[in-house]
Amino acid sequence: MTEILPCPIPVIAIDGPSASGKGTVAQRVATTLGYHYLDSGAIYRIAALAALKQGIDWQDEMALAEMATHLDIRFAAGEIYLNGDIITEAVRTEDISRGASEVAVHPALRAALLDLQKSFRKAPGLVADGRDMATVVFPDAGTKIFLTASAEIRAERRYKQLMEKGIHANLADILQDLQARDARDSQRSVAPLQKSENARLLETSHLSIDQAVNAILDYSRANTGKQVL
Ligand SMILES: Nc1ncnc2c1ncn2[C@@H]1O[C@H](COP(=O)(O)OP(=O)(O)O)[C@@H](O)[C@H]1O
Ligand SMILES: Nc1ccn([C@H]2C[C@H](O)[C@@H](COP(=O)(O)OP(=O)(O)O)O2)c(=O)n1
Repeated sequence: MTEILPCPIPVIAIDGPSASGKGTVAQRVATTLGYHYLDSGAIYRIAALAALKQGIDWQDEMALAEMATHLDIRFAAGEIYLNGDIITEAVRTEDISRGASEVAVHPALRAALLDLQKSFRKAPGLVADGRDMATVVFPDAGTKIFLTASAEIRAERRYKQLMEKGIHANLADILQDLQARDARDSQRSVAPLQKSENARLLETSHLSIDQAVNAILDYSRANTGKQVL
């Protein structure tokens, strides 16, 4: 008799470097499809902030991994809560961006955060963005996208984003920080930022947000029901 296996909950995995548009595009794709959304970068940002609050060094791998096993995190109505406090803005500072990238190099911390990330996979589906969504967290995702743009364009996008929020910024500093983070995220030994072999490359330097969203929706529709292993 042929065994009928349950159909896995679909996942659209979107990886890419900083300010490539992952969060913006992933949230729009999720809203269009009525899927859940995982901002995995926020989890590394929360870990960096929680460590700072608890006086744990960003280099102390074992203390970070221990801390991660009892993080009280909640995402609700667009806000992020840590131990009941709203930290949505606090995790977006440049300091915490660097901290997230620094704590993210530690294999024990990454392992401790794995189940939490996987728990976001709920019906009817999930759109997840980060650095290792397609390679490590959801390797069976049916749609895998590697979203990118040139470093100069990404720095300009981040600059505009900060200016819109009324945050003063310097374009040259942003470009430098972004390149340092790209290098650290790509060169670490575990789950480095890299295009999964079977991911679709989407270069957005000359695409609008709508064009990027539509390209992903089209590609995902063409992939429905398939698992890219
Ligand atoms: N294709 C695009 N064209 C122009 N601006 C974009 C595009 N994609 C994203 N943006 C803008 O770039 C900024 C950074 O995007 P964000 O989603 O925060 O990137 P990431 O999550 O990769 O860091 C946002 O202000 C967003 O509106
Ligand atoms: N899946 C992930 C997501 C983020 N990280 C790390 C590496 C990144 O520099 C930081 C912050 O990620 P985040 O996606 O929030 O950063 P950007 O919005 O792209 O600038 O966390 C990771 O190692 N793995």
